[in-house]
Amino acid sequence: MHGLWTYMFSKTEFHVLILGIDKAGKTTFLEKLKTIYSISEGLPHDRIVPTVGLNIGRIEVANAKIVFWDLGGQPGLRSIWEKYYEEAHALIYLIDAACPSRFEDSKSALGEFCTFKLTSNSNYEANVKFAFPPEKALRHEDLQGAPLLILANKQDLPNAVSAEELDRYLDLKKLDERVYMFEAASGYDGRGIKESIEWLVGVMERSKRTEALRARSGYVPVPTS
Ligand SMILES: Nc1nc2c(ncn2[C@@H]2O[C@H](COP(=O)(O)OP(=O)(O)OP(=O)(O)O)[C@@H](O)[C@H]2O)c(=O)[nH]1
Ligand SMILES: [Mg+2]
Repeated sequence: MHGLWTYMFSKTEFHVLILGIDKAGKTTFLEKLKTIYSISEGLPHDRIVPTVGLNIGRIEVANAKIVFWDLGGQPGLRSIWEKYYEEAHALIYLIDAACPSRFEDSKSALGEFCTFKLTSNSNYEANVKFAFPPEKALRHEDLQGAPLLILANKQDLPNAVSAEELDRYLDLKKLDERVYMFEAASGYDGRGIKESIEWLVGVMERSKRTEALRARSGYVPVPTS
């Protein structure tokens, strides 16, 4: 009886990794999420500093609890990202849409999702990087099947490019096995955030990766009949 009660009324917990290069706006976005979805206000923009460790944010939406992990995007900190891949149900990748001079860096950091773990031999790693363009790189085993939400962030700035333009630039069309979406957003005025979270919850609930993570954690659904 207790098992049935827990199954019917407990909310599923999802872990969502927020990545992107430094200054993409990840922490500002996380604080805005808190303001929108929880009773406590997130930090104001002027109190947010570059991230060195890990920021955690928790929200509840409909039948889901989401724990967000926001990591630092400075080049020297990106090697930490991989430690969080295995446990993540989905990824949000933020790009500063108003800063085209850093699109290339954003694109290659997205591609590097794959390359860290393939080998510890640096020569071989260089070959692998060459052989796997970013769209293949995202298929790295630790992130297999993880839904990907790419945000064209900072849309409140007049020179920000649209989500469609960013989509064309990154050219991830070949990622047909992975569920992904581009969305225009702003961590300042909050546009695109509700649509993004709604989409994420839907895809995470249906994803095979969620099933696999549940099975690994020993979660056994209680039969209802
Ligand atoms: N106009 C505008 N500025 C933003 C937005 N989001 C963040 N910023 C600004 O961009 C700068 C970087 O924001 P952060 O949230 O610290 O960026 P981050 O991606 O967490 O950076 P790291 O922690 O270094 O990886 C700050 O000056 C923010 O105020 C946004 O949506 N619009
Ligand atoms: Mg940060």
